[in-house]
Amino acid sequence: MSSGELTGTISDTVARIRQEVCRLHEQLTRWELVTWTSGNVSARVPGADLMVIKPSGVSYDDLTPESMVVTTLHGDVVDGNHSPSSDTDAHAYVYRHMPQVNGVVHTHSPYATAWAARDEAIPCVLTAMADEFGGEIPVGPFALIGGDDIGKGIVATLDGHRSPAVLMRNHGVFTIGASAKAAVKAAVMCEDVARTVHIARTGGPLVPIEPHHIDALYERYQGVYGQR
Ligand SMILES: O=C(CO)[C@@H](O)[C@H](O)COP(=O)(O)O
Repeated sequence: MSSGELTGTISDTVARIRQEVCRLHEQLTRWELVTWTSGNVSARVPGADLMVIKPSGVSYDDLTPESMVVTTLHGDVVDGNHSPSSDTDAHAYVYRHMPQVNGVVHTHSPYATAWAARDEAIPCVLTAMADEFGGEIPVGPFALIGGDDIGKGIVATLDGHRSPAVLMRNHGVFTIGASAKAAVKAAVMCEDVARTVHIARTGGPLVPIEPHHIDALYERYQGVYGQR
């Protein structure tokens, strides 16, 4: 498939996902998760082996639905006038290997990235962490940018883990979700708990939550909390 060949239902779906992905980038700046152009959101296109991702190195203020890039799940551009994010291969690898994932986010949010720089998982010492992450937020391996290595590290770390966030060592945060919005939420929550746990540790030892309490909190938040 080449640029401009998206037709019919897929074309309408892609137009909707372009808008969604573009708008979700506003949340990265709103919550101060990114500096300059250093983060990205993507979403899987339902019903097709495609994804929509941010263009590389374009200011968040200048992003438009039209500037989003449509690629295959191997990172090949099929629609768009810009080069896709440098993390395209990482996002694509996640979509290929985690069929339940429909959204991926990358940030360099400062407190969470500081934990990644120390190669240190964030321990589960807050009810908000148990709620959203179901335990610690793990660290993934160091990987160079471009190619499949970041994606392999994300999948190897998060597969079978309840956390939708991984701190990629010496790099930053990658989150996954059943939707792109859910992945953005996980990125927001990840930075929030990274900051609080960091501050807590400067005042004294951290107090872990017992595993059975983590389970109870996670089940309540994931199954009961909010509007059903
Ligand atoms: O982590 C990095 C670079 O260190 C990348 O994730 C970029 O900061 C984001 O780049 P684009 O999405 O604009 O290509």
